[in-house]
Amino acid sequence: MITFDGVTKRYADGTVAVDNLSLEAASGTITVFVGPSGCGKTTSLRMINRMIDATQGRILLDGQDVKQIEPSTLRRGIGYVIQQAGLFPHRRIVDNIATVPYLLGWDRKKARARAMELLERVGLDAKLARRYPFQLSGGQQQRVGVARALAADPPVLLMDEPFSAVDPIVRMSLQEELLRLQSELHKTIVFVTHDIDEAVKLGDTVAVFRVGGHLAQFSDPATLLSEPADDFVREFLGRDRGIRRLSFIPAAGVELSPPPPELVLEDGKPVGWKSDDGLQPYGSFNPGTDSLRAALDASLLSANGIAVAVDGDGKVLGVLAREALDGAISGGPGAARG
Ligand SMILES: Nc1ncnc2c1ncn2[C@@H]1O[C@H](COP(=O)(O)OP(=O)(O)OP(=O)(O)O)[C@@H](O)[C@H]1O
Repeated sequence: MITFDGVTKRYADGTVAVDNLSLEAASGTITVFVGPSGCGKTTSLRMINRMIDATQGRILLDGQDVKQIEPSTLRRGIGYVIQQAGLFPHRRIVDNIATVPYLLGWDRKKARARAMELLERVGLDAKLARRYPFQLSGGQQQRVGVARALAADPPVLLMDEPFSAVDPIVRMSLQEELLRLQSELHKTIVFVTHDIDEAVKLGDTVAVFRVGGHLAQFSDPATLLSEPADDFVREFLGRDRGIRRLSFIPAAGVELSPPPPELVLEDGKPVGWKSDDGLQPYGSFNPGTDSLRAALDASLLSANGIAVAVDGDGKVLGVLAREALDGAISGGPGAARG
């Protein structure tokens, strides 16, 4: 657990970058710091590994004040990933990943074996190991940056806008990859971004900062979207937060009706809605795994507005009438369990 206890950072020129920050980043979870440019996210992150020292207050790592820990010892237990990966240009990928193990005095063979294992873990081909950073795409370099931060298996990972220099498609796959890695590794991750969509996608908990280094809200993404603390947070979240909130409510438990005869099936799988003009399109969702947002999307894609529920094999389970969907969304009759 990382605890900020009344932490303030005042730079030499008098700028207050972080103002009396108190929060707890729980172990084994992703805590996201999000907010507009200049609101103190990076300063807060760097105070954890003492690249910057706090002016006032304390930061505790599992109960121990980081100021009591020698910076090099502290950083050995903290992986650090930055924008554009920050790889060493003249070192091969395998040696970039093995940087910290080399520093820790591991023998070269063991360090390289660890690097190769991590290369695979972050979804990269082993043959990239011999290349230099300039021979990799931006997304690949970013994965190497994550592998390098994980090399000595630190319990804590600090990530400062790690995915902001890549295009939106690559960014999405890096986000998925991080969530997959985290489900295996359970690190304590603090992740800085200015992108609220990235924050609600990745964060178990989200800290929204406002300029001046003030914490505007600290909550889980669903609460953030449904109950923004004030106008600043509401505006920062953007317009479609009502729909985005539905992503966090499982569709499990919505009230399904039996499939009507107009739904044409083949081998138990839906193919379309019968009509005088031939088959009409349908939208489907899986109540076992999908959210209410997927159910709403399925309803909007169906010619008649009725979403079709299917199981993992694509076989029909029933249909979700508009009234039942409305009820689930508003939390009324037929509300999904969440
Ligand atoms: N070394 C410094 N000396 C003086 N002021 C600084 C210094 N570093 C940062 N600041 C100021 O502190 C404030 C917070 O900066 P910080 O980099 O922590 O913000 P940020 O939220 O990470 O911003 P961005 O999203 O643009 O990276 C800003 O006003 C910035 O100009």
